Amino acid sequence: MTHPVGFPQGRAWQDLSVLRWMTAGESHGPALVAVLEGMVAGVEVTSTEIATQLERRKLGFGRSPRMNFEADELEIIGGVRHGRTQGGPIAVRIGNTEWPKWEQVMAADPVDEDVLAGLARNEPLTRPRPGHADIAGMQKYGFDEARPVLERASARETAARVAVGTVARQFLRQLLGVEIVSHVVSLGGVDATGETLPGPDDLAAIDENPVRAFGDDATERMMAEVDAAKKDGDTLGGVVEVIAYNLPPGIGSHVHWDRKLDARLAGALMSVQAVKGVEIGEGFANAHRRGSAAHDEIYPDQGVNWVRRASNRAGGLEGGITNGEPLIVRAAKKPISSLPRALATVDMETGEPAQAMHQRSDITAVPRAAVVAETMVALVLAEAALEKFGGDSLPETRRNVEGYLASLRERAEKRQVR
Ligand SMILES: Cc1cc2nc3c(=O)[nH]c(=O)nc-3n(C[C@H](O)[C@H](O)[C@H](O)COP(=O)(O)O)c2cc1C
Ligand SMILES: C=C(O[C@@H]1CC(C(=O)O)=C[C@@H](OP(=O)(O)O)[C@H]1O)C(=O)O
Repeated sequence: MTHPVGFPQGRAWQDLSVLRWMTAGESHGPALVAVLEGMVAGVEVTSTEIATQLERRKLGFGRSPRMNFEADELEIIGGVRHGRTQGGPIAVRIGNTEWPKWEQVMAADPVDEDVLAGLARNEPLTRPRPGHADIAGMQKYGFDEARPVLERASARETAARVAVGTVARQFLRQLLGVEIVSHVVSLGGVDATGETLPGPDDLAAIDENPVRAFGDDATERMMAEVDAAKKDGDTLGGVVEVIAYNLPPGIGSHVHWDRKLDARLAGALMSVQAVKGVEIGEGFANAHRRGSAAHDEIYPDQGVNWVRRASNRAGGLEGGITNGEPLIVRAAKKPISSLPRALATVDMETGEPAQAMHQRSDITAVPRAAVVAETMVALVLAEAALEKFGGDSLPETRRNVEGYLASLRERAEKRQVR
């Protein structure tokens, strides 16, 4: 469709982006790819850092057997030279070491029975799993089986997100000293008991904890729950929390719905496979409280913001803008929908009642999803920081940050003199 010149076309959310990113690739395909466009020049990032984050994404008790034998073969194919971003699109490829085993399956025509007869793993996938994208995708795209749907719906895709998210993370760290931490706060109905918020120095210990919980109190019980679910042929969901430290006040905006940082974080976290709820700060608990017990009272202080809070129930966001407190967001992940003890479904080939397909799956992917959630927070914050501070190179963006922080200081000092 053509429009006359100057025709006011609708602006999609992405049209506002100063930072754009996309992924492509299938779960059992040869590779995933991702492109990150709009990142400033001069951010230090190495393939070792990206590989480290990719390894973290595989952590956690209850993970799929696939995590043990499949390796992510990382290759940076554009945008980074001598360990620094160049200002151009950053492209990564994550090769799948299992590809040779899947090549025939992925190439086979699912309606060619002669071909299928020779392929152990490739009976047509016509028994959709309740909770996965299978049936909705088959209906929407006109497929007779779920293979093309599950290949793209699969959270294998999050490896590509984590790769480009590492660049966003490095940018935030090098620009503002931002550190992003995550932990599992609930798994299979077992809640973590710790009252203290984990800090950046706790991340290594969290990664070493089998379920990525902070503090050990609930770890054993969470693991026991995973074992019990495994024994029962069942799966588990849970809640993860992401905390971003050292954000200055003023990132995001109150002025329009698609500039609000809380809305953007919620959308980004919701895009993670199987995430069905997002909470900013104490969002749900606050709904049950009186205002006097829900908000964070403000006191004078000497810090960057010249104010401090007695509490952080808002999770560091007011009016869709960072307020200088740590940013705290939670994501609720439903249990894995590929159950060994398969649920009732309909065989889409015969129309008869059937049991949903199952070959293998994670029992729970909550610890892994926490690392993906960190990534989504990093990408959203990197974009919002770039919107606020602008610039084409890290030194230029840094100067803009310094100018802004100096203006905050000056305004506060004037008030003190008055
Ligand atoms: C890290 C991670 C691992 C996952 N592993 C599995 C899995 O092994 N089996 C499965 O059925 N779903 C798994 N999922 C969830 C599905 O990808 C997801 O439920 C599906 O794509 C449908 O999307 P929806 O749940 O967002 O509606 C995983 C999700 C994440 C974030
Ligand atoms: C491969 C990954 O996650 C996969 C995500 C996934 C799904 O349905 O989302 C299903 C499983 O794959 P498969 O069906 O081949 O056993 C997970 O292992 C990964 O995270 O790297």
